[in-house]
Amino acid sequence: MLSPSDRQEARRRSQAHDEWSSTRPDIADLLDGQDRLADRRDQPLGGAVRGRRYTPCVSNQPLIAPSLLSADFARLADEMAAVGGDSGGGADWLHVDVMDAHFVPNLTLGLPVVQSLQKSTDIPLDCHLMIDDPDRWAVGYAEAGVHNVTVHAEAADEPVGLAKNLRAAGAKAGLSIKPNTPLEPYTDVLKHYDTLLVMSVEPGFGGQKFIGEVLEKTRRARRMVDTGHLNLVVEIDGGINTETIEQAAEAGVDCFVAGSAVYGAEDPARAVEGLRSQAINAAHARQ
Ligand SMILES: O=C(CO)[C@H](O)[C@H](O)COP(=O)(O)O
Repeated sequence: MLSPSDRQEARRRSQAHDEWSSTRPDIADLLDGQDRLADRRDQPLGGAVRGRRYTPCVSNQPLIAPSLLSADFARLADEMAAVGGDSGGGADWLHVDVMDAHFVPNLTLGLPVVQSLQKSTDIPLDCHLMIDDPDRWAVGYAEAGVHNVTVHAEAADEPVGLAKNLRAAGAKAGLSIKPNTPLEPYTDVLKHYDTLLVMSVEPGFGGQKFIGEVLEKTRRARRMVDTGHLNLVVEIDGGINTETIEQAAEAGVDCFVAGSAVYGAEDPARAVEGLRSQAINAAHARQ
C-alpha cells in the first residue's frame, strides 16, 4: 500500500509524464546536437549509458536475457539476484515482460514495478512492452532507466518517432515482431532501432513451444546487419532452451531471452552459463 506522500509523488510523476507526452518533443529539441546522439550510439549495446549502470561491451558474445515472466513474482529481487554476477551467474540483460491484457491476453506488471526492479539490480533491464498504445507509454520506461525498451511493430502508430523519443530519454530502442509479422515492411523503420526482437512464440505466455519458422526472419535480419544495412542486436524470445538455442545462434541471433529454461532450472545461474556456452559454440560454427 502506497503512503499518501508516495501517492502524491506518483501523481506528480504521472502528470509530468503526461505533459511531456502531450508535447512529444522531437529529438532535436532534446539533444543539443547530433554529436551527443552520435556519442550515445557509440556506447556498447551490452551496457547501460549516460551515467547509468554500465557493464562491459559484450557485442561479440551472445547475450543471455533471463525472462522474469517465469520467476516467482513474490520474490523478484531474489530471482534477479539468482542470475546476477554475485551468484556466479551472468545474465547480460534481464528481460521484463509488460503485458496489458489488451495487446496480449495476459496481464503482468507495469511501470511502478519496473521502477522498483530498476532500483534493485545492476543488470540492465530489457523491457518488452506487449501493450497497446506504446507511443504513449514506452518513454516512461526509458525515463525510469530501463536499458532497452522494446515496443511491438503491430502496436506502434509512429515507430520512427517513438524510437527517437526512446533514445532521447537515454534508452536503446527495440522493435518486436510477432511470429506471423513479416520483416520486410519494417526494414526502413529498423534503421532507427537498436534491437530487433523476433518472437518465436505468440506473445502472452511463457513455456510455449518454439516456432522454428521464424528463424528465416532472423537469418535475413542477420544478413542486413552483416552487410551494414542495419545496425542492431538480433534478439529472439519464446521457447529458447537447450534444445533450441543452437539453431537460433546458427541463424544469427545475438541475444537470447529464456524464461522457463532459466527459472525452471534447479540452478538458474548455471542454466544461464550453459545456454551461453551452447550459443557461443553454435555461433562459432556459423562463422
Ligand atoms: O515474451 C514472452 C512471452 O510472451 C516471454 O519472454 C517468453 O515466452 C519467455 O518464456 P519461455 O522462455 O518460457 O518461452
